[in-house]
Amino acid sequence: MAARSKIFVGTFVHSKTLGELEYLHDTVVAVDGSGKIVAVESNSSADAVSQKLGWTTDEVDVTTTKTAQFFFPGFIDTHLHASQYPNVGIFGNSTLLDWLNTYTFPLEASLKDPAKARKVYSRVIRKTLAHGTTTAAYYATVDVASTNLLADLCLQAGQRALVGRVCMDQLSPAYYRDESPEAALAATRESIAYIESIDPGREIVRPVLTPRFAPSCSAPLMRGLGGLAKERPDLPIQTHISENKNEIALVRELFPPESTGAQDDSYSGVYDAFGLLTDRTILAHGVHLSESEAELIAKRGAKVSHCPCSNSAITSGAARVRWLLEKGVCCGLGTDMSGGYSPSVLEAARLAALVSRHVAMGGDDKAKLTVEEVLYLATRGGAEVVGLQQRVGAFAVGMDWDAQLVGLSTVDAQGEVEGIAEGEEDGNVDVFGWESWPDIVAKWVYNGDDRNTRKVWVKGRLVHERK
Ligand SMILES: O=c1[nH]c(=O)c2nc[nH]c2[nH]1
Repeated sequence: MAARSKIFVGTFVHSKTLGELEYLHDTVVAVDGSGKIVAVESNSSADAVSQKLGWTTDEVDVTTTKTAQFFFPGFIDTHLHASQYPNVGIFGNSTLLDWLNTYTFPLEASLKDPAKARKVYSRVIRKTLAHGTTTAAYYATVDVASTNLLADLCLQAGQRALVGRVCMDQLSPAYYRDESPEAALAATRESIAYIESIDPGREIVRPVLTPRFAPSCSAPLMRGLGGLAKERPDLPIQTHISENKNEIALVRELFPPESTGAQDDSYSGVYDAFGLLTDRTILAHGVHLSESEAELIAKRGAKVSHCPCSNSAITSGAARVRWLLEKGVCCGLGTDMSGGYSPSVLEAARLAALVSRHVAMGGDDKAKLTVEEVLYLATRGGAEVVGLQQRVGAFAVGMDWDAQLVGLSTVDAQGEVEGIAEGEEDGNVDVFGWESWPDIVAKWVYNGDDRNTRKVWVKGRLVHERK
C-alpha cells in the first residue's frame, strides 16, 4: 500500500549557505507518497497546495507547527561506530591507541554474538533517531553477519544509513582481526552484496568501504580496497585520519613513502597512494593535518567528518574547521560514538562551536564557528560528506522529506510552561516570547536535547515520535 501524502504547515528553518539560515514562515511543504518534496509554497495554505496538486483533503495527513515549534532538516551523523554504543562515556583517561585496545576491540569482538548485536544495534538506531539523526554513516564490526544485521535493522527502522563492515588485518588482538587481506576483501564483498540485495535502489541503506584506519590495514589490504574502490566508483569509503599524534607516528613508521610510492610521508599521502583518497572518501577527525595534506584532500575532493566530542574526550586535539573550510575541504559533523560520549548531532554542533572557540583562543579569532555554521555542518555539509546532498539536508522540491519537528517550551505570565500536561517533560529551552527567530534557534543549539525532538521523518515516513 502506498504511503499517504503529507502536508507540513508553519515555520521551516534550514541552511541556505554555510553562514545563512533561511526562515520560512507561513509555509506549506507537500510530500508525496514516495517521501519526496513536491511543493514548497510560502504564504499559502494546506488546502490551496492540495488543490494545486490535485490531492483531496481526505488522502492527505497535515502536520502544523505550534508556537516555538519549527521543522528542521534531519541531522546527518557522518561518523559513528554502532558497535561501540554500549561504551559511551567509558573512556577514562585513555588516548586513542590504548583506548582501542582497552575498551573498543573487546566490545566490538563481542558483537559476533547475534543476540548481543541485535540488542546494541536496535538501541543505537532508536537512540539516534530520537535525537533527530535521519542519516548515519555507521561502522559495524569485522563480522559480516552482524554488519548485515545492522543494515537490516536500519532498513526496518527507516533510518537512512551507510553501513560498513570494518576491515582490519593487523595490529589488533588475534581474536579481533581479519585473517588475511584476501579474507578481508572476500568478507567485504559478501557484506556489500547482502546490503545491496536488501535495498537494491539504495533508498535507505547502502554499503560503504571501511578500512578502519591505516595502522589496522596491511599494504596488500589497502591495495585491495583501493582496487575495489576503483572497480565500484559508486561506493563511498570511510576511514580515520590524523586523529592522534602517536597514531600519525605509527603510520609514518608502517608506511614509509618508499614502500607506497607516496610523494611524502604524510598520512593523507598513504591513503592517496592506495587509491583511497577520493571524492567519495569520508575522513574522520583530521585534527593534525598539515597544510599540504589539507590541500591534497581538497584536490581529491575527499571530505572531513569533524568529531569535536571524541576529539575532546580522548584528548586527540582541536581540529581547525575554519581552516579546512577555507582550504576548500567539505566538512560535516560526527558523534563518533564511543570515542564521543553523546549520540546527539545537536551536541556535536554545540561542541563544534565550543572547540572552535578554543582554536580562536589559540590566536586565530576568525576560527570561531557561528550557530548558522554548525547547523550547516550538521545538515547540508553532512549530506555532502556522505554524498547525499541532492536528496537530504534541506527543504527543496525534489529532495526527500528527512526532517525533525523541533518543539521548545513557551513560558506564560506566571513563569509556567504553557500547554504542558501534568507529568509531561518540557526540556531545557524556555522561550519567553520576545526572542527573534535567530535567538530561538541559538537557544536550541546551546541548550536543546532530545526532549525537543518531537517527531522525526525519513523519506516521508514517521520514524520517531516523542510521547
Ligand atoms: O575515534 C576512533 N574510533 C575508532 O574506533 C578508531 N579506530 C581507529 N581509529 C579510531 N578512532
